[in-house]
Amino acid sequence: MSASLSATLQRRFVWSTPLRTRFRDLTSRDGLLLRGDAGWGELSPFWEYDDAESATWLRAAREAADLGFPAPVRDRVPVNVTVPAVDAERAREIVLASGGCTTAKVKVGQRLADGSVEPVEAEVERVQAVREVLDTLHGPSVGRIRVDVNGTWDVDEARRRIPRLDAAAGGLEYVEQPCRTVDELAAVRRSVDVPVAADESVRRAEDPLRVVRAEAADVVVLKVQPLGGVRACLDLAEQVGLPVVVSSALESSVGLAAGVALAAALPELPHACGLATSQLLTRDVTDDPLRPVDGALPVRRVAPDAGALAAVAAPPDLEQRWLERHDRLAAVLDRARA
Ligand SMILES: O=C(O)CCC(=O)c1ccccc1C(=O)O
Ligand SMILES: [Mg+2]
Repeated sequence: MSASLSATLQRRFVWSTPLRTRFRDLTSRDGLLLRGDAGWGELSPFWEYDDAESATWLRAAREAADLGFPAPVRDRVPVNVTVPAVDAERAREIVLASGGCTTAKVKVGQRLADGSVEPVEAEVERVQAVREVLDTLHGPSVGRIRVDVNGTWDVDEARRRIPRLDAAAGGLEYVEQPCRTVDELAAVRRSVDVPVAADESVRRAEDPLRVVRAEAADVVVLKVQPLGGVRACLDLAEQVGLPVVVSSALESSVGLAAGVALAAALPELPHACGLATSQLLTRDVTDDPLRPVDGALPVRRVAPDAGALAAVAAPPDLEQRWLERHDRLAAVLDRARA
């Protein structure tokens, strides 16, 4: 290990790694790991998020590093395989290599390079391919399929596409964030048979409970970093009173472990969680990443290891940007406390 790597390892480390396949608009992922008395935490808000929004992510990192996590009530967390907006052949490979996941989350609503939305036929093909592989692996109708639209469709588009995808899936478990706004989600929910899950309408909302009051969702997706930590999410889950799915923000295994801790501490966990995303990274920050076995992740903390870190160390300019961003976010939290 180099002298500077061993020095940074004491408190902060910046990592960066390409993604295996493009995910939404991302081709690589990077973040800062923080070490405290209780272990390692991860700070990895997307770069387009401003400091006010990203400061909440630092709260989550500090909880993991300084406080640790509440006691678990289960020792494994069933997870979905995440299928990006890829062609049918690639979708098959991803589900085959998923580590026994019986639930798949398929990305749809992909915006193409020219700004148009991927045609429904391509989405149907991807979903059908996933159904075929799940049936082959686990038996007919055992596997579950959910789709995630990331808010791309308008209400009419959602009404047209959801029944087609529902048929292709042999029944969808739910459709995640079909449209952007809470009112649109409520309108879609009133007019389709498939349950609706809210993601961006919770994690990027001024008021995450509005979606509940508007009866706009059947399921709520919770992400630890954007919602400010495991304890904040447990409180929110209690107030929401709907089934909760814990999902990742495409973190390294250090960040994923916080999601696993939340999923492990929830009193009820009726659906598989979206935490099997280490697969999407070319390399993780540990040689023992959180990967599903028999469709579930083990409940444990994760520390980075030196060998893996050497391979994902960010270039100096990116490292500097993260250290400065961290210090600005720390100042935001300090001001909020003052
Ligand atoms: O839930 C999953 O299966 C993976 C996580 C995921 O889809 C995701 C990852 C990063 C940013 C946004 C999202 C999303 O759920 O929209
Ligand atoms: Mg989502």
